[in-house]
This record gives sequence, C-alpha cells and structure tokens, in this order.
Amino acid sequence: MKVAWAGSREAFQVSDRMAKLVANDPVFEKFSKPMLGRKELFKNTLRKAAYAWKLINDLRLTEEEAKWLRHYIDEPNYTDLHWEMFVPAIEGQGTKEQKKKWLPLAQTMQIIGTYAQTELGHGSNVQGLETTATFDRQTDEFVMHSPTLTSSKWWPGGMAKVATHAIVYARLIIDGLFHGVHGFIVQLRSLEDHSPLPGLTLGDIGMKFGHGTYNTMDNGVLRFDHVRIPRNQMLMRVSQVTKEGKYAQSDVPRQLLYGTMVSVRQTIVADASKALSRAVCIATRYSVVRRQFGSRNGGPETQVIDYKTQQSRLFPLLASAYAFRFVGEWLKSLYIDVKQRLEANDFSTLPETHACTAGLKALTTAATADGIEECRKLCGGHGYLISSGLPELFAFYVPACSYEGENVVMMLQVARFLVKTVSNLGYKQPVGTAAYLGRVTPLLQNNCAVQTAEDWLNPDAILEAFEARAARMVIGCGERLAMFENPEEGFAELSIDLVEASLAHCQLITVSVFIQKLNHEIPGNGVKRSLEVLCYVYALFLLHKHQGDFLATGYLTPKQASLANEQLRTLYSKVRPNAIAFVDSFNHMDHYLCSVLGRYDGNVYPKLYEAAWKDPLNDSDIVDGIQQYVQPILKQKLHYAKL
Ligand SMILES: CCCCCCCC/C=C\CCCCCCCCC/C=C/C(=O)SCCNC(=O)CCNC(=O)[C@H](O)C(C)(C)COP(=O)(O)OP(=O)(O)OC[C@H]1O[C@@H](n2cnc3c(N)ncnc32)[C@H](O)[C@@H]1OP(=O)(O)O
Ligand SMILES: Cc1cc2nc3c(=O)[nH]c(=O)nc-3n(C[C@H](O)[C@H](O)[C@H](O)COP(=O)(O)OP(=O)(O)OC[C@H]3O[C@@H](n4cnc5c(N)ncnc54)[C@H](O)[C@@H]3O)c2cc1C
Repeated sequence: MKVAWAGSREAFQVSDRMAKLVANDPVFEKFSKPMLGRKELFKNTLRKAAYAWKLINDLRLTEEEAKWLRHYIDEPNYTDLHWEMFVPAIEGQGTKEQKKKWLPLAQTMQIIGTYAQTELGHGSNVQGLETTATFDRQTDEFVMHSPTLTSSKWWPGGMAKVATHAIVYARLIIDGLFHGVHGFIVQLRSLEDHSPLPGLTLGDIGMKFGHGTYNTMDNGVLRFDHVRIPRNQMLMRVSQVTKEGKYAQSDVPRQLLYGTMVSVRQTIVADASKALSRAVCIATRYSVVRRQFGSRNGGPETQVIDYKTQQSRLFPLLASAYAFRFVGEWLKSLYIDVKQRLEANDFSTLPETHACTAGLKALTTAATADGIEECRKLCGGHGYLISSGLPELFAFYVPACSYEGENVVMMLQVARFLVKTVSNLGYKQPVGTAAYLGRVTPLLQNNCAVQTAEDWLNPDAILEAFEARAARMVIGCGERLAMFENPEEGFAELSIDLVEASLAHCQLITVSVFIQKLNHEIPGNGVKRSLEVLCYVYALFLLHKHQGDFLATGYLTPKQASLANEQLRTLYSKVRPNAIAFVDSFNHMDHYLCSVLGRYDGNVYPKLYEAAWKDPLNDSDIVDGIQQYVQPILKQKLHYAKL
C-alpha cells in the first residue's frame, strides 16, 4: 500500500530517504517553533533554508529529492516562491534569450525571485491591477510606478526581506495606450549588501493566522516610485515591445500570461493529499488509543474509533486523502503533457487543463481545510493543543483556499468552460474530462437501476450516477442561461447554481480517476481490494452528502439514496480493521507529523504529559507578573459589592 500511495517503488524510496534525512538532522528540529517570537522564527527559517540548499548541493540531490527535502522540512519560506513561481514564470513566459540569461542565475540561486502579482486593491481580478509599466522610447526602458495606495504590491512571499528579484505584473502603457497586464523582471535589492534599490519601498505585511507556520514567510509590500528597468526585462514570449515602441503579439495565446498559476495550482492539488493524510493519520492513530465509555465489569472502555459516528466522520476523510493523492497524480500527468504541448506551440488542451487545475484546486483545498478541522474535533479537547500538530497544520493550510485563485472564483472559471462546452455541443464533440457531456441524451433520460444496497458496489453504477448528476446540473444551467438576453448578466445571476454544477463536475473527475486507478495500476490483490473499499466510501460519502443534487435532478429515487447510505455504513466496518494500516501507508514519520497524538508507537499520554512541561510557563512555579498583578488582588480583601 505504501507503494500504491507513493505511485511507484522508486517514488517511495526517494520520499522515504528524504523524510529520514530531515528527521535525523537536529538542524530541522521543529517542536519548539511555536514558542519563538517572529524575528527568531524568521531567522530560524532562513538558517534551515540555507542549510537545506547546502545539503542539496553537497549531496547532489536531484530535483525530485530536493522537492521532498523542502517538503519534509515543513516550513514555508522564500524558496517556495523562487522555485514554484519565479522560475516557472521565466520558463513559461520568457523568450529563448531571456531564459538563457535568467534561468542559470535563478537555478544556482545567485538571484532569488518572487511572484508579485496581487495588490492591496486587487487579487482575483488580474486585469484590474493598477501598477504601471510605461515605455520610454528615449531610454529604451520601462518606468515601473505605483500610482495609488491600492496599487501597492501586497502578499508576495519572500518579497519583504529576502527576494532580490520579482516578476512584477503591471499594465503596459505605450504612448498613452494600455496594452493589458504583462510580467516584468525587476531587481529589488542590491546583490552586494541586500539593501532595497532606489525608488522602491519594501516591507513585511504583518503577522498572519496561526503562529509558527506561515509567519516563517516574509509576505511583502512593494511600492514603485518611477523605477526604470531595461526594455528586455518584459517577459516577451506572448507579446513583444520593440525599441521603436511597437507592440506586437505572437501566435501564443494571451492566456499563457496566466500559465504560472496553472503550474502552481497543479502542485497545490498534488499537495492537498499530503496535508489531509497528515491530519487523518493523527486522528486515526489517536482514535485507536483514546477510549471513552462502554466499560463493563471493570474492563477497558471502548476505543473511540469503534463508534459508528466517529467512523462516519473519519473514514470519508481517509478515503478523500487517497482520492486526492490519485487525482493529484493524474493532474500532474495532464499538466506534464500540456507543458510539452505549450513548448511546441500546441495550445489545444490549455482550456481543459485550466479548468481542471482551477476546479480541482478549489475542490481539494476546501475539502482538506475542512477535513483538518474535522480531525481536530475528532481528537476532542486534546486536538486543540499545539502539541497535537493539528492547529498549526490548519493555520498553515487554510490560506490555500484563497491563494492561487480564490476557490469560488476558480469554480466560476470551471463554469465558464462547461457553459462554453455545452453551447458548442452541436458542432464540437467534447473530449477528456468533458466527454460525458457528449452523451447527454442517455444521461438525461436513463435513471438509476440500483435495487439493493449491494448494487452500489459497482463502479459503472457509481460513475453513471456522478455523470448524470453533473450533466443534468450543467445542462440545466445552460438552458436557463439561454433565456437571458445578455449572457454575462445571466452568468452573474445563475452563478450560485453554476458553482454547484462545477463542483459536481469536479467530483465526477475525482471519482472517475479513483476508479480508473483501480482498473489499471494497483499491484497486489489485497491492496487492490482494500483500495476498492476506500473508493466506494469516497463515492458513496459524496453521494450521501450531496444527495439533494442527485434527487433534485431526478436521477435517483429517495429509496436508492437510502440504499447508498446503508451500503456506506457497511463499508465503514470493512475499513475499520485496516484503518491503522491505511494511515501507516502514508509513511509519515513522527518528525513530520510533529504530533503527540499521532505518534507511531501510540504512547500518547506519557508524551502528552511530558510535552506540557516543556511550556515556558512551566519553567518556574511563580512566573513573571504573579507578584505584580495577582498578589495585590489576593491581599486587598475587597468584595466586588463594595467597589
Ligand atoms: C505545516 C507547514 C508545511 C509547509 C510545507 C512547505 C513545503 C514546501 C514544498 C513545496 C511547495 C509547494 C508549492 C506551493 C506553493 C504555494 C505558494 C503559494 C503562494 C501564493 C501565490 C499566489 O497566490 S500568486 C497570485 C495568484 N493569483 C490568482 O490566482 C489570481 C486569480 N485570478 C485569475 O486567475 C484571473 O484573473 C481570472 C481567471 C479569475 C480571470 O481572468 P480574466 O482575464 O479577467 O478573465 P476571463 O475573461 O475570465 O479569462 C479570459 C480567458 O482566459 C482563460 N483563462 C483564465 N485563466 C487562465 C489560465 N490560468 N490558463 C489558461 N486560460 C486561462 C479563461 O478561461 C478565458 O478563456 P475564454 O473563455 O476566453 O476561452
Ligand atoms: C498566504 C498567502 C500567500 C500569498 N502569496 C502571494 C504571492 O506570493 N504572490 C501574489 O501575487 N499573491 C499572493 N497572495 C495573494 C492571493 O493570490 C490572493 O489573495 C488571492 O488570489 C485572492 O484574491 P483576493 O485577495 O483579491 O480575494 P478577493 O477577490 O477580494 O476575494 C474576496 C471575496 O470576494 C469573492 N469574489 C471575488 N471575485 C468574485 C467574483 N467574480 N464572483 C464572485 N465572488 C467573487 C471571493 O469569492 C471572496 O469571497 C497570497 C495570499 C495568501 C493568503
């Protein structure tokens, strides 16, 4: 199962080696992190990032190994933006000459970059950005300027204190004419003494949610006061500006300017299963250790994992972790394919890839963020302790619902893709993830054939149910949209239904990828059978949760919906004996989990007790402030009624 989770034996070995490398090196200790102040926390992260870079070079780690190393170090920092956004932006949007100049500098970290798109006033609406890049023909330069307070760049990771360069997105202006938003490579700091270059105001935007996790990152603010950069620092794969000030667009579609976001959204989907599996591992192990009620004749109480209600909250999350792992793997291969096509100037699959990355990013991050919080509740009161590992994980993870495309905004992008697909149905056969929309007649006419709970243990029945629900919701939206004279008005009016239809479409993708995975790639019958159980849990849990959709679209009868729920309860009993094996298969080491409740050896209570004594408040019996503020109250002998 460890191999099935990792994707291959080789992938397992690489990640396992890196997990051990990090866990066994005292530099990467992290248990004391929540006790550090912001400055210490930040410096500590800089130290770890520098040491990691040294390891990557000394040990000659491959790109894959380096990624895993950064993952297991488990502290967001400037290198995330450098590797995940700055470098891909140059790769995807730079010309050959630009790549030749900038990539070697970035790949050896002689320069450190960030991605400066969002502003104080605009994040989701990229076309609304206000920073200007005005071409000056006399000097062959662009003048970068922040004309308003709301145009201040706001959020870019690593920008406040570390990055030497940034890809800055700004409105291109030539001779007073606006030519849309483009990316520009801008140097921010001196490579000699790291001071901000003249004309730039740079700072940190302040502490963020949680304590020890995202505050390791220096998210920054940046303002330009007429800062000049050479013309050849505009990323020119999509559009070019000549030294005469002529603006030209190549055959490459404008959407490629958004290409870096597609790349990172894919990474975010691939990473969702890491965060969710981590929370599920903690909650499952603890649910086996924790006992409440049910003791008879002085015997042990019941393990909380044996309560059906605990199972009904935990096991769907376990199944979701596996579903997200497989859909992440699938999306990665879709992305690798589109990347190769884009390099060869084939843009045909970009719209579908954009819809998949946007929608699955929204689906997986929302479910993971909610799932981590559910796992905290599944651990009862102890889940609220930092030493459970869950609060920090939650604080680290929740912004994923907002960054790289706010989730609702992303679902609306999926909706645009679906509406376009439906309106083209007469003359263009949908392919890939939208292919089912080409079979609307049977999907709209046929109803579910399930008659017994057992009938739900059938991939074809499940797939057809999810296809019919999505097709009926999408087509229904399409029909209602057609009644509006102004399509944009209609889209806005129906946006709530459109977001729901998009979710149904994305859930169909996750369910069908899970089923495909079982059909083709699982080594070992035992592993395959166990994963089948999880696949059914995932699908039937979604069906139960969204049964309103399945019933309202008329595909299911109430009886069939209740048979699905009956089967789901039976499936929980099949998951129970393997629950620990399922979470051990994630291969998460204690160092990575950083959780007293999720320890591999199950030795929870002594370690919980021990961890409490490490709190700085327990350094002495009488702490600072007691004599000054508590003792006087005790000695005053006043009664509140007399005050
Ligand atoms: C416990 C601690 C653990 C720590 C662990 C650390 C481990 C480290 C290891 C690895 C690191 C993992 C990496 C993760 C890194 C994450 C870092 C996150 C940092 C965050 C960065 C950011 O947030 S950057 C800013 C992101 N901003 C956005 O996403 C903005 C969202 N807005 C948009 O994308 C667009 O504006 C929007 C699409 C919403 C609208 O665009 P617009 O031009 O107005 O309009 P529209 O008319 O809708 O579209 C036109 C046309 O273009 C198509 N289209 C839109 N987007 C794309 C696209 N991206 N690609 C292709 N096509 C696109 C759209 O469909 C339209 O098409 P048509 O309908 O015309 O055909
Ligand atoms: C931790 C973190 C790190 C970040 N790192 C970076 C970075 O490195 N570089 C960078 O450039 N940016 C970064 N960002 C910014 C991030 O990309 C934006 O915050 C994100 O894209 C959301 O945009 P917004 O803040 O403008 O949200 P808004 O769009 O203002 O969202 C507010 C609300 O409005 C709703 N809404 C907005 N538009 C619509 C619509 N059309 N229809 C319906 N509802 C709508 C949203 O659903 C949401 O509920 C980071 C953000 C965070 C939290």
